[in-house]
Amino acid sequence: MSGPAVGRSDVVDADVIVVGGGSSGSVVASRLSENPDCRVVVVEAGQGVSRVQDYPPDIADAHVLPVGPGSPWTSSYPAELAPGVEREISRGRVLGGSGAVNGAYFIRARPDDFLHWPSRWSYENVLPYFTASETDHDYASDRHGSSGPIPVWRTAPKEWSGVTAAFVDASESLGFPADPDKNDPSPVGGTGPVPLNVFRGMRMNAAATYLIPRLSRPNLEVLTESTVLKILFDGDAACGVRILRRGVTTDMRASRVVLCAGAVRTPQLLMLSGVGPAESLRHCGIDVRLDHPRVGRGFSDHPEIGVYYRSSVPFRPSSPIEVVLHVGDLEIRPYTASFGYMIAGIGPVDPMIGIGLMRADSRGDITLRSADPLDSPFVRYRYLDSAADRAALHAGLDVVDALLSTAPMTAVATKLEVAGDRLLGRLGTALHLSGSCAMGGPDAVLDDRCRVRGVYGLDVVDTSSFPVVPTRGPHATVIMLAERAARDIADDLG
Ligand SMILES: Cc1cc2nc3c(=O)[nH]c(=O)nc-3n(C[C@H](O)[C@H](O)[C@H](O)COP(=O)(O)OP(=O)(O)OC[C@H]3O[C@@H](n4cnc5c(N)ncnc54)[C@H](O)[C@@H]3O)c2cc1C
Repeated sequence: MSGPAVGRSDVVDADVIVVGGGSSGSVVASRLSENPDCRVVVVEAGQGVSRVQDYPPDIADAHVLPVGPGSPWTSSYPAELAPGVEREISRGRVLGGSGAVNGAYFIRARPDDFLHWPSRWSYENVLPYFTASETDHDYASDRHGSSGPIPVWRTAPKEWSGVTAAFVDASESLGFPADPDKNDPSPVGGTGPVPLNVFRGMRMNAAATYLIPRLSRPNLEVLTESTVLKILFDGDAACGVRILRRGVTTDMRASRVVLCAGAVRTPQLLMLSGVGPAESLRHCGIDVRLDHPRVGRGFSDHPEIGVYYRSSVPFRPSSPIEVVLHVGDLEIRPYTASFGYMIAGIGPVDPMIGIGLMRADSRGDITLRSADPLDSPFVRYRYLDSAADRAALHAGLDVVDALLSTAPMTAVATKLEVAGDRLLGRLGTALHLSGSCAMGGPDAVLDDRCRVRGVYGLDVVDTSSFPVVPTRGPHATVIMLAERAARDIADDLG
């Protein structure tokens, strides 16, 4: 990829500026620019392409995760998962965002997830936006999409990797039910194939499906390799953004600014622009425009514990996850290959079964380390603080031990013991960070239409906006959110 590849002209002003051309930004820009009278500019920090076929192989190939050290398609942030457990966490920094580098698991949130959302986001109300986003090639019903931009497939049993087939047999032998349609709203649980946004081995990210095919619209502009430094205000209304492009700082004007920079950068941008917890902004020398104590505070994610094993079954290119088992609040993930096989540059690593806690008590914070917009904020998760979370993950370890002790699994895998604490030594994160500028609740940052309370013309439409992380991976749900929020913004614009 070369860049700035996608912009047709130099910097222009707009009706709407969309900050970030990732999963949600691609949907918002595509939907808003359906109105030819609405000039939409997307500002994306990463590189881009103007034709889907120009994505380089590591972005296109759904069998690899292009997030290794030195990846040109990601940003990484310093994070503390738990006291003493420090990690760098990655997010996509490319047209398509994190959805361009992710595991391509595309499961909707469950109906009871929406009990934590404002009432206008009930499951019945959001179902039409889920279906509008997808074309499901396995299921046809009024609950599955048949003409949406994102193709959804499940890996057929005859194509399963060796570990997937053994895992399915193992879970059946332990009495877990089959769960063939993970997007069925009835509360089943059990083992079943994962809906994947993959077409012929290609990861179909939101830029590839929603945005790039619309680039010929004269009212749609995409500026790549252009970083938004702050939001500009006229009184209490957002009126544009300051961007850094080709080494030059420029101000762009618009009557509406929609933040889709992801759950780490969106709260950072608000704070850099003076909207956030007053005391911590002053600590960084930032003038306070609006004291919003919840900006960056109280996010949620899915802690993940890895159980490693040795296997003589050879890896072959496959989606990172083909099936999962849901047991209560746990998601058991038999990854089809070791991360060392899927991620370039991290060296040999044993394969693992992941245990995701999909409804955790832990809540984290994102805080500025300085007023420099190019400096990464700090992400503190507070995983394992809660006794209930620790107990749930221990129960998950027992489930995986039982699975690994079955005949189908012992035939392909030998469990490796980890010295020290059973949880801390294996702790990771699913990278599903959500709710860092949430809607819902009286002190929420956003109203129930994703508008930042206390100012005008400023929206947050990305996983930051979720009241809490859903009990499934967030990708399908953030596409749904963007579908609906784009309609709300279009209605506001009149
Ligand atoms: C490695 C990995 C694997 C994952 N696997 C899965 C999975 O299999 N299934 C699942 O459901 N979820 C998965 N997720 C999570 C899911 O992909 C994300 O939650 C989702 O894509 C987030 O969408 P978003 O629109 O909120 O942000 P993003 O898609 O991250 O988009 C944000 C965009 O904003 C741009 N940006 C940021 N700051 C600026 C700025 N200042 N100026 C201009 N542009 C900016 C970024 O470059 C990026 O393109 C994974 C995430 C990662 C990182």
